[in-house]
Amino acid sequence: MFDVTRYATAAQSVIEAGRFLYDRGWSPATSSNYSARIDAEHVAITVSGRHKGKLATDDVMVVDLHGRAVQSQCKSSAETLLHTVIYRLFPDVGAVLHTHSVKATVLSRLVPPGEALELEGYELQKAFNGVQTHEGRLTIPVFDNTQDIPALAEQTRLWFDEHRAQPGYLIRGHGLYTWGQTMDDCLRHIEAFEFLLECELETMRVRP
Ligand SMILES: CSC[C@@H](O)[C@@H](O)C(=O)COP(=O)(O)O
Ligand SMILES: [Zn+2]
Repeated sequence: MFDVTRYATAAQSVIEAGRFLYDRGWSPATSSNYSARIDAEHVAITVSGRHKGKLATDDVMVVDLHGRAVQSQCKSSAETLLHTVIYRLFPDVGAVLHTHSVKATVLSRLVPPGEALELEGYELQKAFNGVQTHEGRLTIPVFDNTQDIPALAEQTRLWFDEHRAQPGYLIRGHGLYTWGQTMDDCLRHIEAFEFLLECELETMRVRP
C-alpha cells in the first residue's frame, strides 16, 4: 500500500510538469508520459492517451515497479515499463519524463544506426546531476523505435546497467527519456537536452 499524501504530492508534480512541457511544445497531441516516485514500490504515472497539457488528478494513477496498476481500473501509459525499469535500476531516481519534441525526433533520425549521440565541450552539460565540467563526454544511445515495449525496456535496462552515469536516451523518430532525483532535476535535464539537441542540429546546419 502507498501513502495517500505522498501520492498526492507526486501526482501534483506530474500535472505541473505536463503544463510546462506542453506549453514548451515538447508534448504535442497527447504524446509523452511522466511519472514521479511515491515510495520504494510505487510510482504515480500518467494514464494512457490523456492530453498532457490539461492533466487533472484522474489523469494520474499508481503502478508498482513492475508496471501493474494499483487501486485503479485505468490503463497506465503504454510506455509504463520504460519508466519502471529506470526506477528499479536506480533507487535514487524520483522522476522520469518522456517527451516528443521536434528536435529530439529529428536528431534521433539523423544519428546513424548503431551509433550514439556524443555530446562534449558544452558548458550546459553541467546541468546534468553529477557532471562538474564541460570537458567530459555524454553518450546518449539511440534505440530503434518499436511497439514492443517490454523488449525495449529490456534493451534500456541492459544498456543503462552498464552506463549508469548517462542521463537519458533517444528513441529513433519518437522522442526522449530522462530522469532525475527530483521532478525539478528531471525538468532541468529535459531543458538541458533540448538546448544541446538544438546546438547539435544547428552545428549540422552550418557544418554539414
Ligand atoms: C500520441 S502518439 C504517442 C504515443 O504512441 C506514445 O509514444 C506516447 O508518448 C504516449 O503514450 P501514452 O500511452 O499516452 O503514455
Ligand atoms: Zn512516446
